Amino acid sequence: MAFTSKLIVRALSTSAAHFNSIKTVTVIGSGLMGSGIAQVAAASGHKVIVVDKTQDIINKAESSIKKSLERIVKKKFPDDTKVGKQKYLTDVLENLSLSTDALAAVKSSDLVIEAIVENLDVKKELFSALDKAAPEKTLFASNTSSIPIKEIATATQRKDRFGGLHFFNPVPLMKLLEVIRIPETTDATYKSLEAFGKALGKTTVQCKDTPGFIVNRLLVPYMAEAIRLVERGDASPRDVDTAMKLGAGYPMGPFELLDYVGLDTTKFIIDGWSKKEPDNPLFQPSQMLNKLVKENKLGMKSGEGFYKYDKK
Ligand SMILES: C[C@H](O)CC(=O)SCCNC(=O)CCNC(=O)[C@H](O)C(C)(C)COP(=O)(O)OP(=O)(O)OC[C@H]1O[C@@H](n2cnc3c(N)ncnc32)[C@H](O)[C@@H]1OP(=O)(O)O
Ligand SMILES: NC(=O)c1ccc[n+]([C@@H]2O[C@H](COP(=O)([O-])OP(=O)(O)OC[C@H]3O[C@@H](n4cnc5c(N)ncnc54)[C@H](O)[C@@H]3O)[C@@H](O)[C@H]2O)c1
Repeated sequence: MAFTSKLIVRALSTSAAHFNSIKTVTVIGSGLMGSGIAQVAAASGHKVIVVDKTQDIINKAESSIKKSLERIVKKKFPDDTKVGKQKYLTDVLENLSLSTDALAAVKSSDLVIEAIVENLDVKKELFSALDKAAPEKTLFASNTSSIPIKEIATATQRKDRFGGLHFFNPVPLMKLLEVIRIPETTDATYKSLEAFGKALGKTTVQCKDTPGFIVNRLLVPYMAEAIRLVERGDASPRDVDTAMKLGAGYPMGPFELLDYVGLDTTKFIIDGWSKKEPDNPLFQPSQMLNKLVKENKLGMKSGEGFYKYDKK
């Protein structure tokens, strides 16, 4: 009897210790979000592999991570000599490696975070392959903005080790992380994902697997309503932005934010929701948004959206 309970206690504490010790992370997708997530995970001492489809894309991600780190060291070491800054940069970059081979990258990972295109079929195809390649212990998380986590998790045999980690753009600066659980997510998995978020320096909030979680459920209809206001000819994007910044104290106006988030990502979100709830007035597709995306005007990342940007 005593022997059995000792075994149980040992098993429980081993699993708790395991679930609280994420040290190696694979981030799949190295765009706006993936590169930011990889950066903050590496900066907080995790060994990170960031994966994308081609070497070219990965190289661009590396250079955007370096640029972001340069901005951070300026603030972190305002009076420091070059030595302190250099050490910080070297330490973070030593924790980061780049790959185009997702299946190899997940082999030694405690946690896989997916940050690829906002498309259910593409995400499921990826997770199905990763599920076969990753060790049993590996936790999976999606950074999806709008797709139900439970639908993505059906591609795997590890729903108990699956959750949502929804970061915000720009990841190095935004302090929030939404941690999402599905009914199958175990407490140990949830706690581990939450502990990982805190280790990254984020404030975590918990939300059920509902459309848009907390922030996007409020933010996306607000941005869509701003587009409708301009579509009706009631005001220009510039004036709406000025109004919301100076009249409501938002750091960016809705059109600046749309361009910052990416118009393709916003369109994927609205389309997905309007397909599920076609009668919901908050989720109506927008002609203006669809036209811009069709013209490949995706916002800051493509050089033009509602506004034009210098391509550096
Ligand atoms: C849709 C998705 O699912 C969910 C989402 O992500 S929704 C989007 C959520 N994000 C937002 O709402 C962002 C709203 N905007 C903001 O909070 C602010 O405009 C901002 C933090 C992005 C930028 O701040 P702002 O003061 O406007 O501009 P800026 O002067 O360029 O930057 C402030 C500082 O941050 C630094 N910074 C900006 N972006 C950075 C980055 N990516 N990496 C590192 N540092 C950065 C700048 O260097 C600057 O540093 P300094 O104070 O030493 O000069
Ligand atoms: N943009 C935002 O503000 C924001 C905020 C929070 C969450 N998200 C979510 O994060 C995810 C990524 O968004 P993003 O803005 O970083 O998009 P992005 O277009 O900037 O980057 C996506 C990256 O994924 C890569 N990719 C696509 N399919 C892949 C695959 N099968 N394997 C490996 N790489 C692949 C692409 O090459 C691209 O580099 C989406 O689910 C989005 O909804 C976006």
